[in-house]
Amino acid sequence: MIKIAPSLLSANFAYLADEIKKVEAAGADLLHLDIMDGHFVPNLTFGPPVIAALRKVTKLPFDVHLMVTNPQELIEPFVQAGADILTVHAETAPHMHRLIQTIKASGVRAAVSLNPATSLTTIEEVLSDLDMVLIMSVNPGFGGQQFIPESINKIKRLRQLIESRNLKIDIEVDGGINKTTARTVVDAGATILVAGSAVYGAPDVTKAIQDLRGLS
Ligand SMILES: O=C(CO)[C@@H](O)[C@H](O)COP(=O)(O)O
Ligand SMILES: [Co+2]
Repeated sequence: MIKIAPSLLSANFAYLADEIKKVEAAGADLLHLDIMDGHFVPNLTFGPPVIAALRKVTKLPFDVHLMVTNPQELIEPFVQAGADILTVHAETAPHMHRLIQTIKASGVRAAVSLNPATSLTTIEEVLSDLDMVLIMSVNPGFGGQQFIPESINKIKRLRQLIESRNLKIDIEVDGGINKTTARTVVDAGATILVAGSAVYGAPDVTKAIQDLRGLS
């Protein structure tokens, strides 16, 4: 079963608690939280105090996507704030093995994300330590961008690599996911779909989530 992770980046920030309850009631599986530092990506969002406050209003697992230059310094604060999955970017992690061990030792699931221009080879040596790989299908920093079609081939190659090693690792895809691109990435091997504008921009959020799952 494909999991859907609405991205709060496309929600109305004046009503965060309501916006989360809306997607929870509509059948979301995870809540995707985009953490941007204005340095690794040219945008700023929210930090651990906001996540800690939101933790109290929902039971949805928190899928925290760290788009920050120094992720190692933020692991503990985000774990304390209530993260369930912590994703760091390969481009920000010269000591990726140590970083993954730090995340897992803190009791949450560990994932690495790859920008569109970053090769799968950057994670080959640590693949068996990961719970999830996040393939960016846009350049990170903003919601509402167009899906980059070359991502499909990357997802296929990652799926083959995972199967060839007999691993159980989720492939999450993030950026430009809508009803149409959802089908192509699922066919390529994705198991978790992040969607911001396709969920929060839809008139009927329940239908939007079902559409992404391929149920309507
Ligand atoms: O990480 C990011 C953007 O950097 C994403 O999670 C976006 O929030 C996805 O938004 P849509 O492309 O689905 O509108
Ligand atoms: Co994201």
